[in-house]
Amino acid sequence: MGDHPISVRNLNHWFGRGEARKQAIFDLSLDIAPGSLTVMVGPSGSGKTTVLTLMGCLRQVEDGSVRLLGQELQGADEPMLEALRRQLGFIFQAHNLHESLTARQNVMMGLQVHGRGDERLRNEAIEHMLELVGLGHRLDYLPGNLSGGQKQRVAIARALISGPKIVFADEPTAALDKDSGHQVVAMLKALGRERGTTTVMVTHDSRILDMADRIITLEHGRLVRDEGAVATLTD
Ligand SMILES: Nc1ncnc2c1ncn2[C@@H]1O[C@H](COP(=O)(O)OP(=O)(O)OP(=O)(O)O)[C@@H](O)[C@H]1O
Repeated sequence: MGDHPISVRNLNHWFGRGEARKQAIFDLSLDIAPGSLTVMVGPSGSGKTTVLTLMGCLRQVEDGSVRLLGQELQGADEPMLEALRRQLGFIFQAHNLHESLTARQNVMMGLQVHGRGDERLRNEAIEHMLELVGLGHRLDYLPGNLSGGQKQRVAIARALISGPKIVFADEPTAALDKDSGHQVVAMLKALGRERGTTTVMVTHDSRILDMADRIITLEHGRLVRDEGAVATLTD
């Protein structure tokens, strides 16, 4: 059971100081199976984004344990967190594409951050990734000439181009219609299966739940439901 890409134990998190200090996450423990698509749901303010950012090294783990790819995040120093972040992909609701760069160039940004590879291989990899997300015919389009679903698929290609072991997605389908939302999640799932990537996704979008391997429900910072978990907690 030691090979879970994400293992959380007794995680607590607070925001604010003094009088304003408020607990947002209460004693959360869970293991995420490799290659799975886990969806986190729950009312607004229930702590979904907080958990995602804690697991994704975007927020400091202060109390409890988060082991990500075998590394403990609590007490980890910045170089260690940075090395871990390089193995992760992030997809957010606002796709954050550069409007002045083409689809191809935007995906390249996902590689340049990690600064690897020779140029020809890099271009081939980018084209292949854009083909995989169904945009092989839009390589040189600017975001302004792409639909919402197509832009989000460019963002997915950018998040996946570096071959991340884990993808964290926060409301990736919020701006999309039902079909595009379905397509985007199906694509994430298929790519996960193809590459063994583990995906954790926060969503309000009930239309995509049927594609999840596991659905975790948070309420008031607590895990209240866990459907489809394949692994049981150890220790
Ligand atoms: N930076 C912050 N400073 C203070 N409180 C925060 C901060 N971020 C989140 N919170 C609080 O923590 C709790 C959980 O917020 P979080 O954003 O994780 O919920 P969520 O389930 O993702 O909500 P939503 O679905 O609306 O995005 C809320 O009470 C929120 O007000």
